[in-house]
Amino acid sequence: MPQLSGSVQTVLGLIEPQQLGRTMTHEHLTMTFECCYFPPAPHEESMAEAPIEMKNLFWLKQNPYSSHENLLLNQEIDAVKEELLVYKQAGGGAIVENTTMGISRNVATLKRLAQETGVHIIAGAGFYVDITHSEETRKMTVEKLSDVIISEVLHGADGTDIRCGVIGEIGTSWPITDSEKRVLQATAHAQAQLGCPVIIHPGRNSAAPGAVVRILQEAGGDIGKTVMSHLDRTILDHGELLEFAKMGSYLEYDLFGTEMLNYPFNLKVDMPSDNQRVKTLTCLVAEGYEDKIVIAHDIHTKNRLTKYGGHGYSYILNSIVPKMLLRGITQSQVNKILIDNPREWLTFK
Ligand SMILES: CCC(=O)NCCS(=O)(=O)O
Repeated sequence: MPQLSGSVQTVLGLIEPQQLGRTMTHEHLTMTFECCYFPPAPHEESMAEAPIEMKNLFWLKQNPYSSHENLLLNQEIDAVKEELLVYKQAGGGAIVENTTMGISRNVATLKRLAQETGVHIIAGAGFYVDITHSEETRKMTVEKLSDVIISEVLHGADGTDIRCGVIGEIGTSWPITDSEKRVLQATAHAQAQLGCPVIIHPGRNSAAPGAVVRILQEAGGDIGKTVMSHLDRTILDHGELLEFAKMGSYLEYDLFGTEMLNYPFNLKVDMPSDNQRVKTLTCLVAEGYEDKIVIAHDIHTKNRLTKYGGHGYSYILNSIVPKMLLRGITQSQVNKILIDNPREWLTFK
């Protein structure tokens, strides 16, 4: 059994926390997203099967989930490898790869990418949202679910000996389903036993993050070692955000690079621009939350890769960091967000 306490667990084994460097806390390098296919508007039906071409890149940016081809990031391993090399060149050190069961996690590919690029990759254990749960998963007790998660951390995932270094992204919908609630309880039990980091994908409702935290808390989870993802599209009201922040989780803005007119999964949401995201970070820093912020791009579709005219994995390092500095976030606060906070979160207790 590896001695996890005080270390970070990557797909290549345990490392010292200070080896991580700048870390994107929420990315995908290989996965499929067919579970969330969203049919195009009737007059654009043909786009669902259209190949990705120069002339439809803007349409894809607006409708990323309405093209079947766009949802197959797992077909782009060579392009992703090239991008990881660029990320390292730009000063990136590590990436948390949050793909969980249900969206084609492939830890063997993650191991190969880590070996070939030198980027530290931390893989995710556990289960994505309810619609991807198998019948077998739905029938599992909390204890059995917890055993599965613990085994992925201690022994390996996807039938390999490659170990996960974080639980999640654990998927939840809104309202949270019974199966998702059991997975959350199992996550908390596993975290209590392992002292490991957890990351949550909340449902698309401003009440969702708080509801998840309450379930984790009641089941013995460590909220101070838990990241709440996708706050960009989930809590848009400043007062509500500050109320949620008091609950003590890490606050993750992980959709940098996603700017769209209509957010198809919740038309009530106006997806913020990157400038608005930076503004929110500035407010959170001013409110004293610089030790709790983490950021990423959450690349999960092909059009986000530079190969397809997207921003790629280095956009935050190359463009968002200068903007943060321009808006008054200091270099030391940037270092907390990109280096210190991910390191604290990822280190096993
Ligand atoms: C698997 C990637 C993922 O879940 N990304 C979040 C997409 S969204 O819920 O913010 O639309």
